[in-house]
Amino acid sequence: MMQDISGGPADDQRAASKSVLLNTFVVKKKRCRVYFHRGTLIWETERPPYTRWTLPLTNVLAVRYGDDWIPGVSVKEKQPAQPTSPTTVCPTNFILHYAVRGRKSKWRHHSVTMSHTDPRQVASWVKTIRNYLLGLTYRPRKVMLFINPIGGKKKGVKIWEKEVQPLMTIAGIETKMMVTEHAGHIRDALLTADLSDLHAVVCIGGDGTFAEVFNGLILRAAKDQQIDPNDPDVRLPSPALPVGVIPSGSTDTVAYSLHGTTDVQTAAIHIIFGDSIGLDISSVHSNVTLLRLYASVLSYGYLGDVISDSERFRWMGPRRYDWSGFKKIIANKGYEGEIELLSDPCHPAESTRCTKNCLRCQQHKYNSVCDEEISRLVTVSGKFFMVNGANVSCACSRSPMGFSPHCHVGDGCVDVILIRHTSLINNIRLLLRLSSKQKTLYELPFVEVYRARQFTFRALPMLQFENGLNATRSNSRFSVWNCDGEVIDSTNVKIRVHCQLLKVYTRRAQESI
Ligand SMILES: Nc1ncnc2c1ncn2[C@@H]1O[C@H](COP(=O)(O)OP(=O)(O)OP(=O)(O)O)[C@@H](O)[C@H]1O
Repeated sequence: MMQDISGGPADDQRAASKSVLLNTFVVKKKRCRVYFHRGTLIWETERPPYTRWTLPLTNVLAVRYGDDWIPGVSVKEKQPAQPTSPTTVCPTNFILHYAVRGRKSKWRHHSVTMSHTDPRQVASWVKTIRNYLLGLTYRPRKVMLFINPIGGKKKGVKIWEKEVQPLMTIAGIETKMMVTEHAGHIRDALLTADLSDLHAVVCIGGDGTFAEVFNGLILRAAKDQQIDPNDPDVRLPSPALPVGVIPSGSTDTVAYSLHGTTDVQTAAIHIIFGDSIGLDISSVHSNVTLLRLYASVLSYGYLGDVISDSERFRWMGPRRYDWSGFKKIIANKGYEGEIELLSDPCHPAESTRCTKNCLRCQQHKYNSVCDEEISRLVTVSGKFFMVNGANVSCACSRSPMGFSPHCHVGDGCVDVILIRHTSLINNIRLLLRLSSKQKTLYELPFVEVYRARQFTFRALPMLQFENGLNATRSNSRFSVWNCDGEVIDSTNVKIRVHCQLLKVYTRRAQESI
């Protein structure tokens, strides 16, 4: 039984969403009744043992004709890629490519072949399913893809060839690919590239590569709209194109915080699905200069020292962080500074966790209350082991809870985590806590946590004692900022959160990571 209304592509898509199909196909050598109704495909065995599968079409990556053909029967079918040149095909099966969410938030590609003796039936089903998928207009069909060949374990190009390209081909996504040749390549390319016929920008790399993409896109949008990004109080424009991130870096915090895993196939499937969310982006200004935009974390003190030291050991791969981390924890003497922040009424420790369909993020998207009205000004000063502004939880495989597991990706706030300078033992306690799967930093007595809409940091000269008596101030002991894994030398900065400035592809993790 089938309802089929012919017309233009839009009519076809409308008809596909209303279609009801019912037929009997052979699936894995068993006769199955197959239904398609309201965007869901169901197939069940006709005879015992009865088994039933339900597949929402939003989980389908593509439908293709299989390689079983019979001669003499011809079915005229419009191929979507070449609508003007109909080809004659007589296939007797079709392959449905779909994705299933498994353990630990990982999605996997599967396929099922459905066979029927009548090619006209096969063609009708393929046409209806294809039209339904074409109706999911938020799915990207043409993307610009950047690969960082030196990030993480230098496997970016291999990841593209072995894991990402095959899935993109199955899904029929056209890609303009570019392998980066130097730092800053992506950002510079996006400032001038023709983006008019693209649906998305995708990168294969770590947090630094992702940061280049959104820094480039946001600066490009500002340039196009003649907005001065150096103005610290400016409302930055949202880029038109969503971004997909496929992890191949050393920490991959953003991918982990968005998808709940750094699994490459999962990230590619999220892009094909096309579901997106609004991600907060924070700007870092020094006086009237925009230094950088960040999505993960901005960190002064210990992590600043680690990132500036570890660049010299990039040849070690991700292990460079262990080496520099060890050296810098031993050497740490703390850094003096003053933080002034606009504190949100919601305290991170009492907040809900940010998962799929997060209420707090949805509410803040349409929030028109100005920051000053609901926030209060708080000033904290002292000597710190680290000062952090976390834009996302900053979870990664080494730190499953991250700096702030309750941080929200789209609530217009950063979680400010201040870690006081205490003892080496406490610093080690903190690092152990960061690698815990259950415990958070919130409970540690030398950690203070705030949720802020903006904050400033001013480094204070360190007190130095001469002859054990006279105290003088010295500028020699300043740290640097670690901004999404890149060094910022200016110590005095102003950070502002731009609520849901960037659209990123993800369905999010369904439950707390
Ligand atoms: N071809 C290239 N040569 C040198 N540097 C590059 C090249 N392409 C990109 N970069 C720079 O490499 C830096 C590191 O990249 P990325 O952050 O992706 O990897 P990572 O540091 O190993 O991972 P993570 O940030 O997740 O820890 C980025 O700052 C980027 O600007």
